[in-house]
Amino acid sequence: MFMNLLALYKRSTVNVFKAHGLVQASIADSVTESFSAIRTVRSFSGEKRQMSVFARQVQGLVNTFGDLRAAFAATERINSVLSDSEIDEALAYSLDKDMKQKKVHDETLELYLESGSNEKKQSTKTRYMSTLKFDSSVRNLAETGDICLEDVDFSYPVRPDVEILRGLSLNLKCGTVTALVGPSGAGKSTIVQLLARFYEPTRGRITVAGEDLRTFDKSEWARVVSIVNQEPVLFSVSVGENIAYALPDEYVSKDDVIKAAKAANAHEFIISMPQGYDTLVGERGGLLSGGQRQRIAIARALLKNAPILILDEATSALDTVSERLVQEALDHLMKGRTTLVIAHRLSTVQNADQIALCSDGKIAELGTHLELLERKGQYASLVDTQRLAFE
Ligand SMILES: Nc1ncnc2c1ncn2[C@@H]1O[C@H](COP(=O)(O)OP(=O)(O)OP(=O)(O)O)[C@@H](O)[C@H]1O
Repeated sequence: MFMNLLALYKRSTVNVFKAHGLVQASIADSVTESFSAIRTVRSFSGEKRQMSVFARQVQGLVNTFGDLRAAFAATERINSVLSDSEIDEALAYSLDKDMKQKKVHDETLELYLESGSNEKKQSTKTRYMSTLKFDSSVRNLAETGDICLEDVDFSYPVRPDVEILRGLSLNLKCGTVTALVGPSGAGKSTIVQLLARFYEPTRGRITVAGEDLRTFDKSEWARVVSIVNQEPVLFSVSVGENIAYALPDEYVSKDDVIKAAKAANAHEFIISMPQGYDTLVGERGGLLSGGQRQRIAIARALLKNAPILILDEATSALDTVSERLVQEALDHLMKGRTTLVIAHRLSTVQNADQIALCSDGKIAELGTHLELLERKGQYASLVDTQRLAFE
C-alpha cells in the first residue's frame, strides 16, 4: 500500500516537475516571442497586424503565469498530504464542538485556547485528536451499537442549493438487516455515501453507539464498513491477491483467502481456473463473469470482517443460478452484521428485519414487509407495481 502511494507520489511529482519544465519553456518562448514582436512592432510601427501579434504574445505570457501558479499550488497540495500536515476537518469539527460545549477540561485544551504560536496550536490539536482516535475504539462501538441518522439534511457540494436529504432519520439496529427501498432519485445511494463518509451531513448527525461519526478518523471508519455493490472494483492482479486486498496493511495467509472464498461460494470456480488462486483476472476483472466478480467481492468483505455492511444493488443483473450462489454468499456475509441493503427488486428484501421507504429525501414508511403491506401506502403500491408474487 505504502509502495503504491510512494509510486503515485513519484508519478505526481514527476508530472508537476514536467509541468514546471513545460511552463518554464513556455515562458521562455513567450518572452522571446514577445521581445521579437516588440522589435517587429518598433521597426514596423505603422502596421496593425504586428500590433495584434504583440497583443497575443502578451496574453500568452499572462496565461503562462496562470499555469505556473496552478503548478505551484499542485506541488504544495501534494507536499501537504505527504507531510501529514493537513487538518482532518471531521476531527477539527468535533474538537471545536467539545471546546464550545466545555465538556472537555484539560490542560492540553487550555494550551490550545491560549493564543500561542500556530505551530504550538497545531501540535496540541494533533495530540488531542490522536487521543480522541485512540479512546474512541471505533470497531468496538460499531460491533455493539446502533447506527443512527439523526435529522440529516444533505446537499452535494456541487449543487449546494438542492437539498437531497431533508431531515432524514433512520435507526440501523446493531446486527440486523435494514432494507432501503424507494423510487429512483429518492436519495438511497446518497445515504450510502454519507454512511461511508464520502461526504458529511450538511445538518444533523450520524452516530454509532451514540458517538458522532465525525469524531472518528475516516481511515479508521473505513476499516469497519464494507460496501459490496453491483460493480465491484477488481484489480488487474491474481484472484487470490484481489481477495487479500481486503486487508491491505496486514499479512493474509493463503488459508484465510481460501476460507473466505469457500464461504463466498467462489472456491469451486477459482480452482477450476488454469492457475487457481494465481489466475490473473484481467483489467477490472474483465476475465470473470459478473457473478464471479461479485463473489470475489463478497469473499473480500468476509475476509475484512467489518461489523457494518452495505449492499448496494448487489444481486441485480445476474442470471438465476448466479443470483442464487451470490445470495447464499450474501446471507453468510450478513450474519451478525449491521446491514443496509439497497435493492430495487422488492422480492430480495422482504425478509429484512425492517424496510425503510425513502421518498423525497426522507424516510416516509418504516416497518416489516407485512406491516408495510397492511399500511397500503407507497411501499404497498411499489410492490403492486412490480407485480411480485408475495405470500
Ligand atoms: N455526486 C452528486 N452530485 C450532485 N448530485 C448528485 C450526486 N449524486 C446524486 N445526485 C443527485 O441526488 C439525488 C438523489 O440521488 P441518489 O443516487 O441518492 O438516488 P437513489 O434513490 O439512489 O436513485 P437510484 O435508485 O436511481 O439509484 C438525485 O437527484 C441525483 O441527481
